Amino acid sequence: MSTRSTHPTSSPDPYAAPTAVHHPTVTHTLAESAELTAARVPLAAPVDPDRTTVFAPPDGTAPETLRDATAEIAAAHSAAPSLPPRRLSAIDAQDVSAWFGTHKVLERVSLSMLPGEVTALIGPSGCGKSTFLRILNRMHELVPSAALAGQVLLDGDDIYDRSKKLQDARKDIGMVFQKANPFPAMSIYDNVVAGLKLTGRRAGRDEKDELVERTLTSAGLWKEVKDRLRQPGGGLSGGQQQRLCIARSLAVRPKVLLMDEPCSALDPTSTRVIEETMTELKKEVTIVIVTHNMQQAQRVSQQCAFFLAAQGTPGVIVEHGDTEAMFSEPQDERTFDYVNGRFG
Ligand SMILES: Nc1ncnc2c1ncn2[C@@H]1O[C@H](COP(=O)(O)OP(=O)(O)OP(=O)(O)O)[C@@H](O)[C@H]1O
Repeated sequence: MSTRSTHPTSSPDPYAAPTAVHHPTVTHTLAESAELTAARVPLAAPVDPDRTTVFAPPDGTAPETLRDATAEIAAAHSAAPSLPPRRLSAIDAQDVSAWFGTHKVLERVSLSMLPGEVTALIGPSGCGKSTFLRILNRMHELVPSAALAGQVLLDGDDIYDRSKKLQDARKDIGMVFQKANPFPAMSIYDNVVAGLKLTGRRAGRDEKDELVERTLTSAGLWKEVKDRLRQPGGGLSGGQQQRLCIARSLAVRPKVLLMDEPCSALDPTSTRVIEETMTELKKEVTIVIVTHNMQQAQRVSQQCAFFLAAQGTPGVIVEHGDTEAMFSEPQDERTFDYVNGRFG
Protein backbone atom coordinates (compact mmCIF):
# COMPACT_ATOMS: atom_id res chain seq x y z
CA MET A 1 0.00 0.00 0.00
CA SER A 2 1.35 3.40 -0.84
CA THR A 3 0.25 6.84 0.16
CA ARG A 4 0.48 9.84 -2.15
CA SER A 5 0.72 13.54 -1.74
CA THR A 6 -0.01 15.20 1.57
CA HIS A 7 -2.72 13.73 3.69
CA PRO A 8 -5.12 15.99 5.49
CA THR A 9 -3.79 16.80 8.95
CA SER A 10 -7.11 15.99 10.55
CA SER A 11 -6.92 12.47 9.19
CA PRO A 12 -3.31 11.30 9.39
CA ASP A 13 -4.20 7.66 8.86
CA PRO A 14 -6.48 7.28 5.87
CA TYR A 15 -7.25 3.74 6.87
CA ALA A 16 -8.02 4.41 10.50
CA ALA A 17 -11.65 3.40 10.17
CA PRO A 18 -12.16 1.57 6.93
CA THR A 19 -15.83 1.30 6.07
CA ALA A 20 -15.80 0.89 2.31
CA VAL A 21 -17.22 -2.27 0.90
CA HIS A 22 -16.98 -3.96 -2.43
CA HIS A 23 -19.34 -6.27 -4.18
CA PRO A 24 -21.03 -8.39 -3.06
CA THR A 25 -20.76 -7.50 0.64
CA VAL A 26 -22.86 -4.55 1.77
CA THR A 27 -22.43 -2.69 5.01
CA HIS A 28 -23.49 0.81 4.07
CA THR A 29 -27.05 1.84 4.54
CA LEU A 30 -28.67 4.65 2.65
CA ALA A 31 -31.25 6.52 4.65
CA GLU A 32 -33.78 6.47 1.88
CA SER A 33 -33.14 2.90 0.85
CA ALA A 34 -36.01 1.20 2.65
CA GLU A 35 -38.44 3.82 1.55
CA LEU A 36 -37.22 3.73 -2.01
CA THR A 37 -37.35 -0.01 -2.31
CA ALA A 38 -40.82 -0.23 -0.79
CA ALA A 39 -42.35 0.46 -4.16
CA ARG A 40 -40.26 -1.38 -6.71
CA VAL A 41 -40.74 -0.65 -10.34
CA PRO A 42 -40.08 -2.94 -13.30
CA LEU A 43 -36.51 -3.14 -14.52
CA ALA A 44 -35.44 -0.72 -17.19
CA ALA A 45 -36.66 -1.72 -20.62
CA PRO A 46 -34.04 -3.67 -22.53
CA VAL A 47 -32.32 -1.92 -25.39
CA ASP A 48 -34.18 -2.56 -28.60
CA PRO A 49 -31.71 -3.95 -31.12
CA ASP A 50 -33.97 -2.87 -33.95
CA ARG A 51 -34.25 0.73 -32.85
CA THR A 52 -34.47 2.96 -35.85
CA THR A 53 -33.03 6.25 -34.76
CA VAL A 54 -32.98 8.55 -37.74
CA PHE A 55 -29.70 10.34 -38.31
CA ALA A 56 -29.42 13.93 -39.39
CA PRO A 57 -26.65 13.57 -41.95
CA PRO A 58 -24.36 16.61 -42.11
CA ASP A 59 -23.41 15.89 -45.71
CA GLY A 60 -26.35 13.86 -46.90
CA THR A 61 -24.32 10.67 -46.92
CA ALA A 62 -24.93 9.38 -43.42
CA PRO A 63 -27.07 6.30 -43.02
CA GLU A 64 -30.65 6.39 -41.89
CA THR A 65 -30.57 3.90 -39.10
CA LEU A 66 -28.30 3.09 -36.24
CA ARG A 67 -27.98 -0.43 -37.57
CA ASP A 68 -26.63 1.02 -40.82
CA ALA A 69 -24.28 3.31 -38.90
CA THR A 70 -22.88 0.37 -37.00
CA ALA A 71 -22.12 -1.43 -40.22
CA GLU A 72 -20.65 1.70 -41.75
CA ILE A 73 -18.36 2.47 -38.84
CA ALA A 74 -17.23 -1.15 -38.70
CA ALA A 75 -16.54 -1.12 -42.44
CA ALA A 76 -14.57 2.12 -42.16
CA HIS A 77 -12.47 0.58 -39.42
CA SER A 78 -11.59 -2.46 -41.47
CA ALA A 79 -10.71 -0.29 -44.48
CA ALA A 80 -8.54 2.12 -42.50
CA PRO A 81 -4.74 1.95 -42.31
CA SER A 82 -3.98 -0.51 -39.56
CA LEU A 83 -1.27 -0.86 -36.97
CA PRO A 84 0.33 -4.07 -35.82
CA PRO A 85 -1.94 -5.65 -33.21
CA ARG A 86 -0.86 -5.37 -29.62
CA ARG A 87 -1.99 -6.79 -26.33
CA LEU A 88 -4.91 -4.94 -24.80
CA SER A 89 -4.28 -3.38 -21.42
CA ALA A 90 -5.91 -3.79 -18.03
CA ILE A 91 -6.12 -1.01 -15.47
CA ASP A 92 -6.64 -1.84 -11.81
CA ALA A 93 -7.44 0.50 -8.97
CA GLN A 94 -6.60 -0.94 -5.59
CA ASP A 95 -7.85 0.54 -2.33
CA VAL A 96 -7.99 4.05 -3.72
CA SER A 97 -9.03 6.78 -1.29
CA ALA A 98 -9.10 10.46 -2.24
CA TRP A 99 -9.38 13.83 -0.55
CA PHE A 100 -9.82 17.46 -1.43
CA GLY A 101 -8.26 19.17 1.58
CA THR A 102 -9.81 17.43 4.57
CA HIS A 103 -12.85 16.34 2.59
CA LYS A 104 -12.57 12.64 1.88
CA VAL A 105 -14.44 11.86 -1.32
CA LEU A 106 -13.50 8.24 -2.04
CA GLU A 107 -13.04 5.39 0.44
CA ARG A 108 -10.90 2.40 -0.50
CA VAL A 109 -12.27 1.89 -3.97
CA SER A 110 -11.01 -1.15 -5.86
CA LEU A 111 -11.96 -1.90 -9.43
CA SER A 112 -10.45 -3.93 -12.26
CA MET A 113 -11.14 -2.50 -15.67
CA LEU A 114 -10.74 -5.33 -18.12
CA PRO A 115 -8.74 -5.28 -21.35
CA GLY A 116 -10.69 -4.52 -24.49
CA GLU A 117 -13.91 -3.85 -22.64
CA VAL A 118 -15.90 -0.76 -21.81
CA THR A 119 -16.39 -0.19 -18.07
CA ALA A 120 -19.15 2.26 -17.15
CA LEU A 121 -18.98 4.18 -13.87
CA ILE A 122 -22.47 5.11 -12.73
CA GLY A 123 -23.90 6.73 -9.62
CA PRO A 124 -25.56 9.89 -8.34
CA SER A 125 -23.97 13.30 -8.63
CA GLY A 126 -21.10 13.95 -6.22
CA CYS A 127 -20.28 10.33 -5.38
CA GLY A 128 -16.75 10.62 -6.79
CA LYS A 129 -16.96 9.08 -10.27
CA SER A 130 -15.05 11.89 -12.01
CA THR A 131 -12.52 12.05 -9.21
CA PHE A 132 -11.94 8.33 -9.59
CA LEU A 133 -11.57 8.70 -13.36
CA ARG A 134 -9.06 11.53 -12.95
CA ILE A 135 -7.05 9.44 -10.52
CA LEU A 136 -6.68 6.82 -13.24
CA ASN A 137 -4.47 9.11 -15.32
CA ARG A 138 -2.94 11.27 -12.59
CA MET A 139 -5.07 14.32 -13.23
CA HIS A 140 -6.31 14.38 -9.64
CA GLU A 141 -2.90 15.59 -8.49
CA LEU A 142 -3.33 18.79 -10.54
CA VAL A 143 -5.67 20.10 -7.84
CA PRO A 144 -3.45 21.71 -5.16
CA SER A 145 -5.49 20.43 -2.21
CA ALA A 146 -5.85 16.92 -3.59
CA ALA A 147 -4.46 13.82 -1.93
CA LEU A 148 -4.86 10.14 -2.51
CA ALA A 149 -3.91 6.73 -1.21
CA GLY A 150 -3.86 3.36 -2.89
CA GLN A 151 -2.53 2.10 -6.18
CA VAL A 152 -3.41 2.31 -9.85
CA LEU A 153 -1.85 -0.50 -11.86
CA LEU A 154 -1.58 -0.38 -15.63
CA ASP A 155 -0.79 -3.92 -16.73
CA GLY A 156 0.56 -4.53 -13.27
CA ASP A 157 2.75 -1.40 -13.02
CA ASP A 158 1.82 1.29 -10.50
CA ILE A 159 1.43 4.52 -12.48
CA TYR A 160 2.12 6.46 -9.26
CA ASP A 161 5.42 4.71 -8.62
CA ARG A 162 8.18 7.26 -8.08
CA SER A 163 10.10 5.89 -11.04
CA LYS A 164 7.18 6.57 -13.40
CA LYS A 165 6.90 9.80 -15.32
CA LEU A 166 3.69 11.79 -15.22
CA GLN A 167 3.86 12.22 -18.99
CA ASP A 168 3.93 8.47 -19.53
CA ALA A 169 0.74 8.01 -17.56
CA ARG A 170 -0.98 10.74 -19.57
CA LYS A 171 0.25 9.23 -22.84
CA ASP A 172 -0.80 5.69 -21.95
CA ILE A 173 -4.11 6.74 -20.43
CA GLY A 174 -5.91 9.34 -22.54
CA MET A 175 -8.92 11.39 -21.53
CA VAL A 176 -11.94 12.79 -23.33
CA PHE A 177 -13.93 15.39 -21.43
CA GLN A 178 -17.58 16.28 -21.09
CA LYS A 179 -17.21 19.33 -23.30
CA ALA A 180 -15.33 18.91 -26.56
CA ASN A 181 -12.16 20.97 -26.41
CA PRO A 182 -10.47 21.00 -29.82
CA PHE A 183 -8.11 23.86 -30.68
CA PRO A 184 -10.80 25.87 -32.52
CA ALA A 185 -8.61 27.87 -34.89
CA MET A 186 -6.35 24.96 -35.73
CA SER A 187 -7.19 22.79 -38.72
CA ILE A 188 -8.81 19.39 -38.29
CA TYR A 189 -5.56 17.82 -39.50
CA ASP A 190 -3.41 19.79 -37.05
CA ASN A 191 -5.78 19.09 -34.18
CA VAL A 192 -5.11 15.39 -34.60
CA VAL A 193 -1.37 15.84 -35.05
CA ALA A 194 -1.30 18.04 -31.95
CA GLY A 195 -1.92 14.89 -29.93
CA LEU A 196 1.36 13.54 -31.24
CA LYS A 197 3.25 16.78 -30.68
CA LEU A 198 2.31 16.72 -27.00
CA THR A 199 4.49 13.65 -26.65
CA GLY A 200 7.44 15.48 -28.20
CA ARG A 201 7.68 12.93 -31.01
CA ARG A 202 8.45 14.15 -34.54
CA ALA A 203 6.81 12.49 -37.51
CA GLY A 204 7.23 12.82 -41.27
CA ARG A 205 4.48 13.88 -43.63
CA ASP A 206 3.51 10.38 -44.69
CA GLU A 207 3.36 9.20 -41.13
CA LYS A 208 1.19 12.17 -40.16
CA ASP A 209 -1.16 11.58 -43.09
CA GLU A 210 -1.52 7.96 -42.10
CA LEU A 211 -2.05 8.91 -38.46
CA VAL A 212 -4.74 11.45 -39.31
CA GLU A 213 -6.66 9.02 -41.49
CA ARG A 214 -6.34 6.16 -39.04
CA THR A 215 -7.35 8.07 -35.92
CA LEU A 216 -10.19 9.97 -37.58
CA THR A 217 -11.47 6.65 -38.90
CA SER A 218 -11.22 5.09 -35.45
CA ALA A 219 -13.13 8.05 -34.06
CA GLY A 220 -15.84 7.60 -36.70
CA LEU A 221 -15.17 10.99 -38.33
CA TRP A 222 -12.98 10.34 -41.36
CA LYS A 223 -15.73 10.05 -43.93
CA GLU A 224 -17.31 13.34 -42.83
CA VAL A 225 -14.11 15.42 -42.85
CA LYS A 226 -11.68 13.83 -45.28
CA ASP A 227 -12.32 16.54 -47.87
CA ARG A 228 -11.90 19.43 -45.46
CA LEU A 229 -8.96 18.49 -43.30
CA ARG A 230 -7.48 21.99 -43.58
CA GLN A 231 -10.58 23.70 -42.21
CA PRO A 232 -10.68 24.79 -38.57
CA GLY A 233 -11.70 22.24 -35.94
CA GLY A 234 -13.96 24.87 -34.42
CA GLY A 235 -16.17 24.76 -37.53
CA LEU A 236 -17.37 21.24 -36.80
CA SER A 237 -20.61 20.39 -35.00
CA GLY A 238 -20.48 19.57 -31.29
CA GLY A 239 -20.62 15.83 -31.94
CA GLN A 240 -17.96 16.06 -34.63
CA GLN A 241 -15.74 18.13 -32.32
CA GLN A 242 -16.06 15.45 -29.66
CA ARG A 243 -15.03 12.79 -32.18
CA LEU A 244 -12.13 15.02 -33.22
CA CYS A 245 -11.03 15.08 -29.58
CA ILE A 246 -11.27 11.30 -29.49
CA ALA A 247 -9.06 11.17 -32.60
CA ARG A 248 -6.57 13.56 -30.97
CA SER A 249 -6.43 11.32 -27.90
CA LEU A 250 -5.90 8.25 -30.07
CA ALA A 251 -2.99 9.89 -31.91
CA VAL A 252 -0.60 8.93 -29.13
CA ARG A 253 -1.95 5.38 -29.20
CA PRO A 254 -3.09 5.20 -25.59
CA LYS A 255 -3.67 1.88 -23.88
CA VAL A 256 -6.69 3.18 -21.99
CA LEU A 257 -9.19 5.86 -22.93
CA LEU A 258 -11.10 7.60 -20.14
CA MET A 259 -14.33 9.35 -21.11
CA ASP A 260 -16.04 11.69 -18.65
CA GLU A 261 -19.66 12.01 -19.76
CA PRO A 262 -18.53 12.41 -23.38
CA CYS A 263 -22.06 12.68 -24.74
CA SER A 264 -23.75 14.82 -22.11
CA ALA A 265 -23.52 17.96 -24.27
CA LEU A 266 -24.57 16.19 -27.45
CA ASP A 267 -27.84 15.56 -29.22
CA PRO A 268 -29.16 11.98 -29.44
CA THR A 269 -27.89 11.50 -32.97
CA SER A 270 -24.31 12.48 -32.16
CA THR A 271 -24.55 10.45 -28.98
CA ARG A 272 -25.42 7.32 -30.91
CA VAL A 273 -22.57 7.86 -33.37
CA ILE A 274 -20.09 8.16 -30.49
CA GLU A 275 -21.54 5.08 -28.83
CA GLU A 276 -21.11 3.09 -32.02
CA THR A 277 -17.58 4.44 -32.33
CA MET A 278 -16.84 3.22 -28.80
CA THR A 279 -18.03 -0.24 -29.69
CA GLU A 280 -15.39 -0.38 -32.44
CA LEU A 281 -12.73 1.44 -30.41
CA LYS A 282 -12.76 -1.06 -27.58
CA LYS A 283 -11.09 -3.52 -29.92
CA GLU A 284 -7.95 -1.36 -29.76
CA VAL A 285 -8.15 0.44 -26.42
CA THR A 286 -9.62 -0.29 -23.00
CA ILE A 287 -12.37 2.24 -22.24
CA VAL A 288 -13.69 3.63 -18.96
CA ILE A 289 -16.69 5.93 -19.21
CA VAL A 290 -18.58 8.00 -16.64
CA THR A 291 -22.21 8.30 -17.60
CA HIS A 292 -25.46 9.42 -16.01
CA ASN A 293 -27.39 7.79 -18.81
CA MET A 294 -28.44 4.31 -17.76
CA GLN A 295 -29.42 3.29 -21.25
CA GLN A 296 -26.05 4.41 -22.52
CA ALA A 297 -24.32 2.34 -19.83
CA GLN A 298 -26.33 -0.68 -20.98
CA ARG A 299 -25.66 -0.02 -24.64
CA VAL A 300 -21.92 0.58 -24.53
CA SER A 301 -20.45 -1.20 -21.53
CA GLN A 302 -19.66 -4.79 -20.70
CA GLN A 303 -18.67 -4.00 -17.09
CA CYS A 304 -20.30 -1.56 -14.75
CA ALA A 305 -19.52 -0.09 -11.32
CA PHE A 306 -22.11 1.63 -9.16
CA PHE A 307 -20.68 4.40 -6.96
CA LEU A 308 -22.54 5.85 -4.02
CA ALA A 309 -21.77 8.36 -1.28
CA ALA A 310 -24.26 8.22 1.57
CA GLN A 311 -24.88 11.55 3.29
CA GLY A 312 -21.62 12.94 4.64
CA THR A 313 -19.53 9.88 3.78
CA PRO A 314 -17.02 9.30 0.99
CA GLY A 315 -17.96 7.50 -2.20
CA VAL A 316 -17.65 3.73 -2.37
CA ILE A 317 -18.43 1.14 -4.98
CA VAL A 318 -21.61 -0.59 -3.88
CA GLU A 319 -21.61 -3.17 -6.65
CA HIS A 320 -19.71 -3.92 -9.81
CA GLY A 321 -19.60 -6.61 -12.43
CA ASP A 322 -21.14 -7.65 -15.71
CA THR A 323 -23.35 -4.83 -17.01
CA GLU A 324 -26.19 -7.05 -18.12
CA ALA A 325 -26.34 -8.73 -14.72
CA MET A 326 -26.08 -5.41 -12.88
CA PHE A 327 -29.15 -4.15 -14.70
CA SER A 328 -31.21 -7.32 -14.80
CA GLU A 329 -30.27 -8.87 -11.44
CA PRO A 330 -28.59 -6.32 -9.20
CA GLN A 331 -27.38 -7.86 -5.94
CA ASP A 332 -27.86 -4.73 -3.86
CA GLU A 333 -31.20 -3.02 -3.48
CA ARG A 334 -29.55 0.38 -3.79
CA THR A 335 -28.26 -0.64 -7.21
CA PHE A 336 -31.73 -1.81 -8.12
CA ASP A 337 -33.19 1.51 -7.06
CA TYR A 338 -30.58 3.55 -8.88
CA VAL A 339 -30.67 1.73 -12.20
CA ASN A 340 -34.44 1.96 -12.12
CA GLY A 341 -34.38 5.70 -11.59
CA ARG A 342 -35.62 5.65 -8.00
CA PHE A 343 -33.01 8.15 -6.90
CA GLY A 344 -30.01 10.10 -8.16
N1 LIG B 1 -11.54 20.46 -7.42
C1 LIG B 1 -12.28 20.14 -6.35
N2 LIG B 1 -12.07 20.75 -5.16
C2 LIG B 1 -12.78 20.42 -4.08
N3 LIG B 1 -13.75 19.48 -4.07
C3 LIG B 1 -14.00 18.82 -5.22
C4 LIG B 1 -13.28 19.12 -6.42
N4 LIG B 1 -13.74 18.31 -7.40
C5 LIG B 1 -14.72 17.56 -6.85
N5 LIG B 1 -14.87 17.85 -5.55
C6 LIG B 1 -15.81 17.22 -4.61
O1 LIG B 1 -15.56 15.82 -4.62
C7 LIG B 1 -16.79 15.12 -4.53
C8 LIG B 1 -16.87 14.16 -5.70
O2 LIG B 1 -16.99 14.94 -6.89
P1 LIG B 1 -16.97 14.26 -8.33
O3 LIG B 1 -17.02 15.35 -9.33
O4 LIG B 1 -15.86 13.30 -8.40
O5 LIG B 1 -18.35 13.46 -8.30
P2 LIG B 1 -19.17 12.85 -9.52
O6 LIG B 1 -19.77 11.59 -9.00
O7 LIG B 1 -18.32 12.76 -10.71
O8 LIG B 1 -20.29 13.95 -9.70
P3 LIG B 1 -21.05 14.36 -11.06
O9 LIG B 1 -21.80 13.14 -11.49
O10 LIG B 1 -21.97 15.46 -10.61
O11 LIG B 1 -20.03 14.82 -12.04
C9 LIG B 1 -17.89 16.15 -4.49
O12 LIG B 1 -18.25 16.36 -3.15
C10 LIG B 1 -17.25 17.39 -5.06
O13 LIG B 1 -17.82 18.54 -4.53
